[in-house]
Amino acid sequence: MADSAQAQKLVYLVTGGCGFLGEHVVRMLLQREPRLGELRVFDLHLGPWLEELKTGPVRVTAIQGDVTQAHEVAAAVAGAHVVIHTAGLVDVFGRASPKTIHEVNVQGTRNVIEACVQTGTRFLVYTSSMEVVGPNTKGHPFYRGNEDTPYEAVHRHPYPCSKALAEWLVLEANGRKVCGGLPLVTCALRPTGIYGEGHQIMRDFYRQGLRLGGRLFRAIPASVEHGRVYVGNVAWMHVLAARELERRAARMGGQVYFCYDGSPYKSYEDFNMEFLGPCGLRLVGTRPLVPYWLLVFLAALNVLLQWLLRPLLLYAPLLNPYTLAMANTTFTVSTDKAQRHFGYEPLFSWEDSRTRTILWVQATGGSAQ
Ligand SMILES: NC(=O)C1=CN([C@@H]2O[C@H](COP(=O)(O)OP(=O)(O)OC[C@H]3O[C@@H](n4cnc5c(N)ncnc54)[C@H](O)[C@@H]3O)[C@@H](O)[C@H]2O)C=CC1
Ligand SMILES: C[C@H](CCCC(C)(C)O)[C@H]1CC[C@H]2[C@@H]3[C@H](O)CC4=CC(=O)CC[C@]4(C)[C@H]3CC[C@]12C
Repeated sequence: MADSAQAQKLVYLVTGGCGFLGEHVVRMLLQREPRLGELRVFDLHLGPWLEELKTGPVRVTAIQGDVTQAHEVAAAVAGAHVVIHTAGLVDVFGRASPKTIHEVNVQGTRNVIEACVQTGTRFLVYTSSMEVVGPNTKGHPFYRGNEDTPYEAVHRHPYPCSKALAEWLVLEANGRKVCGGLPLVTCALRPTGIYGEGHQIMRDFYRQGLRLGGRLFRAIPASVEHGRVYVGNVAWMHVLAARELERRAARMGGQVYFCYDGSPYKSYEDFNMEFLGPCGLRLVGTRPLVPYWLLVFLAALNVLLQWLLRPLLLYAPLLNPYTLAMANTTFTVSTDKAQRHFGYEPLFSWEDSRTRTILWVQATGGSAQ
């Protein structure tokens, strides 16, 4: 990526490129990265939609692979200029074991870093998560915080623990000499709860509402605020960060950035109703309909049931002590660090993000897609 090569075409690798966020990153790169020459999409499960991308002007290479397998990662990374590492096991419901979460999120990230070092790839953008900060186990609110806001980040759950460790590995790797002697430049992006086209949990809530006769029942006080971010803007921030990492290496290298946009701060349930309301659902109750102690009891009961039923079936409901604590703790971000460091501005307004999400819920919410 030297000056002389203004017109040089670049090879990008997106790990987890067939996931919810990954697909948006892949499509965004194809639309908005003029220097893209080849796009490698690496995922455990390749999506059939990749086929339609192969007919365009950019070479799209689909690679079925596992980030926990170092040799598969090294083969995919070899010759890439930039890696966007979004692959991860997102599980806060107890579907996967803590060991598997650690292997994918931590060892997988270690493999990506080592592959960059071995093969001479210099630019790495990592999809971290707000969860590396909080909410913490004590339920302390994080109110309009930024990357420098002091907060007691204490985790016990395997998912945030794994994301925090992986993020640390990525940031620590900044400056390491890669094959050829030049330094690796890394940064980590921390999305808050992502929403938009492809968001499975949103669809689950929609289907649950349909089953309940068009109603959802408020469980969390409206005063508990969450900061959410539209998937298109998260993808755009990845593309921009990847593009600017070389030019602004001294500023961006080793840095973390929250992913933010103009989405309003609301409770998790009220925010979902921004989309589910126009799709015909109603949130019943201005206050939680069940007392908090009962939710705590049900969450604990779900843990017990999950454990008892494990030999027979996978019981992994949305409600458990961790998700309850998440939903019930204010976590909002207010920052302009990405704007200052690499000129990020959201690509999609709140109105656009909302409309796109509503159209998606309407189109696919009731179907098996
Ligand atoms: N969904 C959210 O609200 C947030 C997600 N994130 C992070 O964003 C990233 C993407 O998350 P989502 O798109 O929501 O999840 P997702 O589950 O839709 O996508 C993850 C992708 O990684 C792939 N993957 C999983 N294990 C793999 C392995 N061993 N080898 C290769 N590929 C593997 C999956 O097949 C999937 O396509 C993750 O790193 C997650 O931690 C961060 C903040 C919020
Ligand atoms: C599923 C939770 C809401 C259920 C509430 C109940 C049980 C009362 O109906 C979700 C509340 C907050 C969500 C998490 C949050 O948005 C941050 C996240 C960041 C990530 O990196 C991954 C996803 C998630 C953990 C997200 C998961 C669902 C919630 C726990």
